[in-house]
Amino acid sequence: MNEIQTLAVVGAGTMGLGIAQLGVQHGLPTILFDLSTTALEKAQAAIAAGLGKLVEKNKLTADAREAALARLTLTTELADVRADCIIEAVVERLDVKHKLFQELAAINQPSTILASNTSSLPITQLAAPVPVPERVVGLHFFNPAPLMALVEVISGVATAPAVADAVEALARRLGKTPVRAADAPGFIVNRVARHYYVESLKAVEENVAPFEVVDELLEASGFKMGPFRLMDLIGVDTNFSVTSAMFASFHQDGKFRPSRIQQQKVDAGHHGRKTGRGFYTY
Ligand SMILES: NC(=O)c1ccc[n+]([C@@H]2O[C@H](COP(=O)([O-])OP(=O)(O)OC[C@H]3O[C@@H](n4cnc5c(N)ncnc54)[C@H](O)[C@@H]3O)[C@@H](O)[C@H]2O)c1
Repeated sequence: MNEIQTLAVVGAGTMGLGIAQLGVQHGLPTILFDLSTTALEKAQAAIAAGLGKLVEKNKLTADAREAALARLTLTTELADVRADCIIEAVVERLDVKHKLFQELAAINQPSTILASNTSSLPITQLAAPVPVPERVVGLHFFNPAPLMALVEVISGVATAPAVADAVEALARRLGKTPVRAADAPGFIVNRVARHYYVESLKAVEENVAPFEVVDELLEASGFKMGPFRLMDLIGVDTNFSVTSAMFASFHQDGKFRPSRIQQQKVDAGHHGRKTGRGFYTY
């Protein structure tokens, strides 16, 4: 399989904008698509600021920043989304991702790789209804994407080995450390880390301690971010969707039961930093 020369990212939210920044920063012409023009405007500003920080830290020249920004194309037209590799970072819903991959398959070459940044949805299920399911693969970045080194590469039952190899090579080109993970619910990191959130929410629900205290104690014990501060960074809605998907995948195993407190935050629109309010106010 040929090296990936062009990239498209679908979904310009928390993760999509960071992945698009990585693409342009590392020399790939990158199309960034979202349904919302507001999301695209915010993403463009965030990418410009992210690259600006690298210039301040002498990790990028001002000219390289300009060249990177020139490689970015923003669009709300799905018909524009054609590339060697398309990474989707839209809401964590199987129906939405299925529809999107089917639409993208219809306007791209059969060789176009369709990669998903899903945190929890099985790649095998995601690929099943997509024409040429061999080209569907998991490529799971961590938040914030420009900074976190790890990327999980997940093959579903249908994924062609050459496709997994190609996205692993892409991850390296983007400066990341790819790790192969089996197609099991939550892959590696989210399966282990889920309890950091679920157990902390349970402690708060049972009045063991207020959420701020849980954060303070876990940060004092060595974690970089307490679970509630981290959920606000991730997106309370996204974190809730991932827990719900894992609860379903593990056949309602109580270990993964979503929390009522978190459900209420989602219902109230308190989705964390991106909406200005989550567990904390920003
Ligand atoms: N937030 C995290 O920390 C994190 C980390 C790793 C992986 N993920 C995964 O990345 C994906 C995106 O999560 P996020 O937190 O960036 O979400 P987000 O809510 O911040 O952004 C999603 C974006 O997708 C857009 N969108 C929704 N449906 C769309 C569609 N059909 N076509 C095009 N755009 C659409 C929305 O307008 C929004 O801008 C999810 O699968 C999530 O599980 C999230």
